[in-house]
Amino acid sequence: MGTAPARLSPDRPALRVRGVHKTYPGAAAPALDGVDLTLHPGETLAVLGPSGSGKSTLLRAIAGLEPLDRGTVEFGDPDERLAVVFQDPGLFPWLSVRANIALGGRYRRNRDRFDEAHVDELLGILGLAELARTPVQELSGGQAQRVSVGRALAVRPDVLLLDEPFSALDPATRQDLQQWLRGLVRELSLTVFLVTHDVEEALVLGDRIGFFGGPAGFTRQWVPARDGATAEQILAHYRGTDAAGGAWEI
Ligand SMILES: Nc1ncnc2c1ncn2[C@@H]1O[C@H](COP(=O)(O)OP(=O)(O)OP(=O)(O)O)[C@@H](O)[C@H]1O
Repeated sequence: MGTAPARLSPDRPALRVRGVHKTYPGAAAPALDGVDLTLHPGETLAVLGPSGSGKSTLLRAIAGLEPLDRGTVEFGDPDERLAVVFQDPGLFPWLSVRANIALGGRYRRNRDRFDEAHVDELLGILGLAELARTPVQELSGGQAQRVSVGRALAVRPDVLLLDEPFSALDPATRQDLQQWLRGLVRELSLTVFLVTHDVEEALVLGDRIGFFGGPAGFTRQWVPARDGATAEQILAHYRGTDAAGGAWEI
């Protein structure tokens, strides 16, 4: 379909993070202390890990929202576009669904990728066509989060960064949106970095699952399609009872 960018070379990583260090002003210890990561075009990396281990800091570092002390974040293509979705949809309540999605394309450097027909196409993909004129303050949490994803997609991103996008939703809505996102990511060939606290969500969405153990980075990786992975194995890693831990190149 027309919205799929799929412009990234499959031979080059979509994203490469090397030796990233970040200490917040006044903090006694670094939040990130030499983190490495490679993300390939079209894959979804689901990032799990304990609260406070630095997952959101890493996501913001990748998004360019966090100044780094050292290290590099490189993209596979100079034109590569990023879009970010946070837990809070952060919509303009008085604007309609359509206007909120259209904002994503209008006020960025990526005007060249934006057009009105694309917004209409997205409304269809997102299952929001019937709500296009509804002010977003009248939406449910799940509908609002779909609009937030739509606003991100309006810039035709190559890489989508998702920070606990569904954690504020009820379990049934969350499960529906996970399935919906899974289809969407495949349809649009998106490369995805997903931070989540939900092990099932990581298993549903992740081509790879990385466990972010703390400032030094990842301590374990699972590739469910290749090796299989269960919630129990992952929980064992949370509990520190998994023998396979250690510094893990991912
Ligand atoms: N803006 C900030 N200023 C100072 N310290 C911060 C800031 N944001 C995060 N931190 C600290 O950096 C560390 C990593 O936080 P971060 O939010 O990245 O972790 P996280 O793994 O995403 O946590 P959670 O799963 O609870 O969202 C924590 O010790 C946190 O207190």
